[in-house]
Amino acid sequence: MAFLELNDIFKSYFLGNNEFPVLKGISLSFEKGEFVSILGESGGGKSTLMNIVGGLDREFKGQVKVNGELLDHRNEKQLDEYRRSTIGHIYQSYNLIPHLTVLDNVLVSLDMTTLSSAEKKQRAEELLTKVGLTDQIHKYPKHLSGGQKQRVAIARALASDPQIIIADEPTGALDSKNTQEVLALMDEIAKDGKLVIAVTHSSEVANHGTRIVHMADGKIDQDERLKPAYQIPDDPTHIQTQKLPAHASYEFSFKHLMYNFWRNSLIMVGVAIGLFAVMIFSGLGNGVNRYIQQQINSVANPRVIQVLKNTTGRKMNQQELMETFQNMAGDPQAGMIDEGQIRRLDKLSGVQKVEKGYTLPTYRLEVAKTGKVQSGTALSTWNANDKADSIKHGHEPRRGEMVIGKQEAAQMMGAKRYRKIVGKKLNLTFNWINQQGQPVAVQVPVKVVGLVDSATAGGSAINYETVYQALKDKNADKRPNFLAVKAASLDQVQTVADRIDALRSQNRRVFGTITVGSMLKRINSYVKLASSILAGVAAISLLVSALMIIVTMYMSVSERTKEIGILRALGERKVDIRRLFTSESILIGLFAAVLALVITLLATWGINSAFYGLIKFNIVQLTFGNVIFAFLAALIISFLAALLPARRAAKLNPIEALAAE
Ligand SMILES: Nc1ncnc2c1ncn2[C@@H]1O[C@H](COP(=O)(O)OP(=O)(O)OP(=O)(O)O)[C@@H](O)[C@H]1O
Repeated sequence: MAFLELNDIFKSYFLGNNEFPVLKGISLSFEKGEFVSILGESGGGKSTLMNIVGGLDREFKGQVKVNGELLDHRNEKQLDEYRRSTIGHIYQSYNLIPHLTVLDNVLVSLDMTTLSSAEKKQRAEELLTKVGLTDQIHKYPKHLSGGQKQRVAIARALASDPQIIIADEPTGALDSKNTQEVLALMDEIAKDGKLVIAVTHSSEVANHGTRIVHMADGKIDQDERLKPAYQIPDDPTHIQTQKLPAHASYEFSFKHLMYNFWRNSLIMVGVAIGLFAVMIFSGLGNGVNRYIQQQINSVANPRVIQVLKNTTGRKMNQQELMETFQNMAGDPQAGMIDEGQIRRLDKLSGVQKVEKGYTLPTYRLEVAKTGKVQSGTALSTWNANDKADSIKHGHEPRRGEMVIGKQEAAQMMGAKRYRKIVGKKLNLTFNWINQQGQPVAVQVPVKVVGLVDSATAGGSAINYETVYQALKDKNADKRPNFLAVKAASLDQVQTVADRIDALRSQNRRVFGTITVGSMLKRINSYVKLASSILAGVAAISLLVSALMIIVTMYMSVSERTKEIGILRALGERKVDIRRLFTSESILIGLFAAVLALVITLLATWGINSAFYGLIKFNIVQLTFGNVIFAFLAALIISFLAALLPARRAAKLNPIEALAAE
């Protein structure tokens, strides 16, 4: 039984429906220790036959047997494993992988063995020493001479210790000195007990071997033995091969990424800009939300619910309730709240305290002595909803006192002298109604005891008892027109507000409520909308990044077609090739995300420091969730973008890929 047997091999190429027979019944057997040269006219089918022997061609008729076992050429997995463990290739044009060093070129083949990484490195170095390249192992192929390149290729072909070495015109591109050296190496391979099959036109190569097979017209017309096959050594140690582990693909991709660093870094910057936009907009959205929350909480107490009379009897939203204030000017009575209803409200569970208040729909303030007059709308009495710390200069208004909003003060005193209003006496005038429903004008002298500096509210407020006393003196209607209800705890605010909203009298709702929470919710929904629009813009730039990756990967597949062929010939599976491209793309995505994070952190720092002086708040607030989201988006986008190009790479026919220029 011969080591390698070819039985009745027929092979035709088809162009349309036209059949071009190339191999017309080839039967040959080979033994280990032979150095066989295949000769024949150009176009005679030598390379075609070698592709069949090398496990690259699956479309032929006939049998290939190795060690007596039939090779199932329909079975892709078996062929992958056969190329990995049994075949080593040496090509006329060397076919080294340009972005790998000499050492790494040899290690590519060793990656598919079960050796430990130290053993792999040791074996690669030994082989490179054997072919005389000890000093060149860290060079890239482009820095080597033709003869040196071919010696690297020989070391690579031998790396996984295959039993058959196929050499297609191995000395075709070499001068006579290098030819001699390569032939000597091939001789040694055969002496080591391997089967060496060399396709050649050179009689120098042919005469060097142990046997010459001549092909003509798709058949063997001569089979001449020059000398007996070399003796097989007694201790044929054999290296175990295995599928390429995933981490080897990642390392390989990383090396390619680094080799093309500048080109790849441009893509990374492109993707990073998209991711940066996503992160910074999310951070800005968070910051603006929290800033508004902080601003509102600094002037209003979140535990207090503002209660107004429900003038419609049906459920009213916040907007409608606010409008009732404006209507009060025309009809002050409509908003007044009866004592009986206040008692009902007081008894509700979760209500800690009910405070009565007045809001004066329209009013006039006259600065005593100067006679300067200022009109305004909706001046409320100081209540539990107001926070003492919103008063910047002064204190809460007690009997006969009021505090003034900064803007209002500026209108009365001038922009520069607004602080001077503190301590001034003012005359407050407003219209109310008496017990009979007749209009009465009410006048109250008040002293300004503080300034309210607030970005969100007008801020002016007057002491409750002062208004109450003035109404009493005028025999006016003393019913309050709003209530400040304090909930027992922050958690209960919304439930209590709902209970107040639900109170009915003759099947009509009695009250309407305004809570800071619901105000915040409304503002936040606007902020969310704005940040969603910005995030949408960012998403478009991510889409552009994805397209960039797709285009680059497709270009990369075209550029690396030959490399794909080389890797397939070495025994890599389709899935390994696919992983090569997806992992490179994922690495690009990952690096882009890291770069984007760095830019975002710098920008966050820059923006926050620039605005802190102005608003005393970090307006960009990046969360861990935002960062995780950006990283996941980067990984998913880069993976998806690589899928199609990677699929195309994996589907390439290895023979055609090897023939690519
Ligand atoms: N993929 C293909 N499709 C169609 N015809 C092909 C294909 N590959 C090879 N052929 C044809 O098959 C014949 C044999 O080609 P092959 O490359 O095996 O010859 P060869 O003996 O190795 O030639 P050379 O010595 O010039 O390298 C040639 O006529 C070639 O044109």
